[in-house]
Amino acid sequence: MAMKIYDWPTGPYPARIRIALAEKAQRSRVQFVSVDLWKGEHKTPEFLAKNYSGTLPVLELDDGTFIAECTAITEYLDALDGAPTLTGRTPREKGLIHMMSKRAELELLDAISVYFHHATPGLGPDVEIYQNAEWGFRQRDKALKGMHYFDGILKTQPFVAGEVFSMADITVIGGLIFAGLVELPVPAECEALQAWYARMQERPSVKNRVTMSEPAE
Ligand SMILES: N[C@@H](CCC(=O)N[C@@H](CS(=O)(=O)O)C(=O)NCC(=O)O)C(=O)O
Repeated sequence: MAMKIYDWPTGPYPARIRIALAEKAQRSRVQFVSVDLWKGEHKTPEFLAKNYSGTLPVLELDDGTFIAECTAITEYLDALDGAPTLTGRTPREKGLIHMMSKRAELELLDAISVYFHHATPGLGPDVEIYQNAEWGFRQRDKALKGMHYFDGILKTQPFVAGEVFSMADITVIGGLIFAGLVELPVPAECEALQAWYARMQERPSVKNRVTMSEPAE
């Protein structure tokens, strides 16, 4: 039996796992189950029993174990074949990749998510039961600063955590996918970030992330 991924095809956080799965050539090992965020299906008691936090994606293992949180899911998938390629091979690599991925969440992806949920209609009034637009706009400004930070990093190295592609790149990609969805453009002066993102979008794992869960012909 395959593992299950509860997700939403166009979601930015789900994109992180779709990209990781493709990078690890594990697409055939999972069955995708769509959970409709726009209808609040991720907030039903049935789904909350899978993930207390009521967010997507969630990985369900063959033995019924649920793993939520993109970083945790990526670490699990990367370790499955005993040859980690996304989360670091040495203690130093693991530390740097985890730091830069977490920084991408704090300074970019999570900040844009807060802007989406608090300072835009988000998933709609039935799902967004509490909104604080001031906080949302403050997080949008934080995300723009984060874009400049990552632009500076990518002026000095080819990937977010150093010399090779890693989970940290995937997290920044998630942030820029979300930025696109909320029409928050990467500032024109962030040329290194824009050039890196153009390179990332050429990766098949990134290019095919939405269609990878469509039924095979
Ligand atoms: N920290 C979580 C965050 C996941 C998350 O926020 N997922 C979004 C899905 S998407 O916005 O990327 O499509 C969600 O479930 N949002 C629903 C909600 O916040 O109500 C993770 O890393 O997995």
